[in-house]
Amino acid sequence: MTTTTTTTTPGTTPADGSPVLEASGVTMRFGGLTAVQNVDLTVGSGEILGLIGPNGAGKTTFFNCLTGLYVPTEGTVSYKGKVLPHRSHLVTQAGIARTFQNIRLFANMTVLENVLVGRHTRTREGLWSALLRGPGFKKAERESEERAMELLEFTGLTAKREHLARNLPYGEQRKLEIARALASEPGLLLLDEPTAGMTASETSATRDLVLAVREQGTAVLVIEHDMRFIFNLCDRVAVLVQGQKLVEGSPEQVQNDDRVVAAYLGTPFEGAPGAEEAAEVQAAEQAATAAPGGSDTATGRGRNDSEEGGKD
Ligand SMILES: Nc1ncnc2c1ncn2[C@@H]1O[C@H](COP(=O)(O)OP(=O)(O)OP(=O)(O)O)[C@@H](O)[C@H]1O
Repeated sequence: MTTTTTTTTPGTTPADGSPVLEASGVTMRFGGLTAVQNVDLTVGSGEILGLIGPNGAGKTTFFNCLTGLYVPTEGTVSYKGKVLPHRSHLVTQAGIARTFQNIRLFANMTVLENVLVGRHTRTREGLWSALLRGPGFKKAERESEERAMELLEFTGLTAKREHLARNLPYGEQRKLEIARALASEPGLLLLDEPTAGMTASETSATRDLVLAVREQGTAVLVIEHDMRFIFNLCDRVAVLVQGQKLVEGSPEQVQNDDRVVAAYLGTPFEGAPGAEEAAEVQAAEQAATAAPGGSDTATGRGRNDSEEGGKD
């Protein structure tokens, strides 16, 4: 593993377990579709929380509500006790950084430049100072570069500092995304599928990197489909199914919960989101089958089939 530790701290939160992020009653509707429904979620300082769920469960939509990309239809999101505005740059400024499901680097900029871009929310120098390149600007520029170099060392990318981002191997591009997110000095890092498409050794290096990020004082909320990665990394895991939080607990509790297994296999279970509607449909189908001339759902034949059969 290439991760090395530095003397500086990305986050400023003491790891005392106090809430860093508090999402309360978050709901997101797109027209008639409720993608996220009444979700409460808390991430404590020093914590790594996993967010899992089948495809289309609402995980990324929920992330977008947390980071100000979407304005939730209902609910609030607070960071360290303050309700966040619905503007992504203000959310970053407040202390939440994220990576995306699809890598979003500046492909034609160098590795170092990409990290420097991530520093802009922490640089106070204004436009005139930058244009005139006054002493304040030069000092800020020097500090930013020092910090960026520390982050490259932290993520094992120092030797690649002058390489163009697009020329990095896939695993290193993912690392660079994390370095860039850390450049804004977040207290909470949101990772959306950080190991998607990675080899086993890249996944293992990512796990070490996330643990090192936590070690340095930044809490982490991570979406991932790789269950082994999630259960080996996280302190707690929350499961979203059809936009609702189904279960939350330790990796052991979640792994042993029959409802989670059923949700992944698509098996309906008592109390599952949508289970009531599914049960109503099933009852109606059974009633129709039992009625004289009713449809035969087992064979997939409906009323029209039997009527046609009657004509023969
Ligand atoms: N901008 C949008 N407009 C309309 N519907 C959307 C929008 N974004 C997401 N959805 C819908 O919301 C639901 C949840 O999608 P979302 O991408 O959040 O799920 P997910 O759990 O992240 O899925 P995956 O694991 O496949 O990435 C899906 O039915 C999706 O089609």
